[in-house]
This record gives sequence, structure tokens and C-alpha cells, in this order.
Amino acid sequence: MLGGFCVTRDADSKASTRARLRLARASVDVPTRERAGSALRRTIGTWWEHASESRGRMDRGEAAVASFRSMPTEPPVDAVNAALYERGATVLLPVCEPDFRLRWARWTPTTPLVRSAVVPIDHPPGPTVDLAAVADGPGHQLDVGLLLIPALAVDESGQRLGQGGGYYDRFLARWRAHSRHGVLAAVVYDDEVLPAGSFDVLPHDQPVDLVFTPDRVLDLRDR
Ligand SMILES: Nc1nc2c(c(=O)[nH]1)N(C=O)[C@@H](CNc1ccc(C(=O)N[C@@H](CCC(=O)O)C(=O)O)cc1)CN2
Ligand SMILES: Nc1ncnc2c1ncn2[C@@H]1O[C@H](COP(=O)(O)OP(=O)(O)OP(=O)(O)O)[C@@H](O)[C@H]1O
Repeated sequence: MLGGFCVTRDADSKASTRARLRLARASVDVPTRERAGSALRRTIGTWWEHASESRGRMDRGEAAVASFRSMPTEPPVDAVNAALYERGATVLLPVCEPDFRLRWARWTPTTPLVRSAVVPIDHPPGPTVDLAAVADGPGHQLDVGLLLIPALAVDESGQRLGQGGGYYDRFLARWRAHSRHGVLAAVVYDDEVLPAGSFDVLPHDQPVDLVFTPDRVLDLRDR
């Protein structure tokens, strides 16, 4: 207390945090970005191999990863997607639909991509599925064990700051309603993991289970 006033640090608004992070991302140089891509390929590839070993003991369907196609400023996951595909995973990428809905289309390293009509991102031409509506688990076809989720930042309690469309929050709310077992993992640069409470969190925000950075895996499920 100072002179009767309680000194607290308010969380920054989402908008001001986004502006700061976008500016920082714009100054990441090409070699740094390339190193991040190789490091993420190793980190996420190793994580997937360990997860597949435990999964091997279960009777599940086709092992799938719901990933994304990186924008030029994001930590690159192109090599991650290729590595997971080489390891036998089915890789799905998001397709943005009107009303901020996400559907998913299969991707392989030879899939030609098309530009989205809604956002400045390419995606496979389709067909698409609604992953929050398809049945998964034993006896079903698609078993999404990992969702890689783009973010501008994540705080240490797992709250995620995205680009501001609300695509993933809407999708994850529907996904969670079906009690899916897939691990929700944000992908950010190392210095984008912020102390808990660094930015505003609203009731619709969907937290993640895990954070992948080029340097580390932060598993928040045990906290
Ligand atoms: N790679 C990627 N795919 C994704 C997302 C994402 O954040 N990253 N999304 C997450 O929901 C959805 C698309 N949402 C988006 C919402 C806004 C902007 C956008 O405003 N882009 C800025 C550039 C931002 C930057 O480069 O940092 C622009 O067009 O100026 C892009 C995608 C689904 N697919
Ligand atoms: N489940 C939901 N139902 C309806 N509207 C939602 C839902 N989740 C988020 N929204 C709306 O989406 C908008 C953007 O939300 P927010 O700023 O949290 O996006 P974000 O997480 O940064 O974006 P993204 O998920 O696309 O990366 C807000 O106006 C919010 O009210």
C-alpha cells in the first residue's frame, strides 16, 4: 500500500498485447526463423514419437494431428507437418469458413494448396470434415491425438492469445463438449511464453494443455 492506494499490475488488454507481439514478430530475421523451424521439427517430432509409443498399446483409429499452415511471421511448422507425415500421422490443416467456423482437410507433402477466401492463408482444397462432430476413439476412423494451435502468445497458466478472430475458441469449445482426448498444444517463440495473467482472459477463451517452443515443451496438465 502506498499512501492508501493499493499498487497492483493490471493485465494488459488483448489488443495492446497483440500489437506489441506482432511488432516483435515482424523483426524476427530469416536465419532465426529457419532455426526455429528445425528446432520445432525435432521437439514436436520427438513428443509425437513418445505419444505414439503409449498410443500403440491402445486400440484406436488412424493417428491424426490437426496442425496449421504457418503465416510468414509465425514460428514455422511446415517441417513439423512433413516430419509427422513421414512418421505415419494423418495431417489435417484448418479451412476457414464464414462465421469464424473451422473445418479440416487432409494434407500430404504433395497436396497443392489454395488460398482461403476469408484469411490470408493457404489450405488443402478438401474435402473437409468438422473434427468436433466426427466420432473418434476406439473403433472410429480418425483419432486426433494432437492439435497444434497457432498463437501470438501463451501465458504460464495455458491461456492463449490468438489473432483475434475467435476461430479456435469457437472450435475448441465444440471440440471439448465431446470430451476429446487429443492434446491441445500452442506453438510460439520462446519469449512469447508470458507470466500468468499478462493479458486479459475472457470467459470464452479456451486454454491449452501444452506449449511447444523451439527450445522447450511446457506441459501444463500436471499443474
Ligand atoms: N497459421 C494460422 N492459421 C490459422 C490461424 C492463425 O492464427 N494462424 N487462425 C487463428 O485463428 C485462423 C485464421 N485466422 C486469422 C485471423 C486473422 C489474421 C490476420 O489478421 N492476419 C494479419 C497478419 C498477422 C501477422 O502476420 O502477424 C493480416 O492479414 O494482416 C490471420 C488469420 C485459422 N488458421
Ligand atoms: N465460443 C464462442 N462463441 C461465440 N463467439 C466467440 C466464441 N469464442 C470467441 N468468440 C468471439 O470471437 C472474438 C475473438 O475472440 P478472441 O479475441 O479470444 O480471439 P483469439 O483467440 O485471439 O482468435 P483465434 O482463436 O482466431 O486465434 C471475440 O469477439 C469473441 O467474443
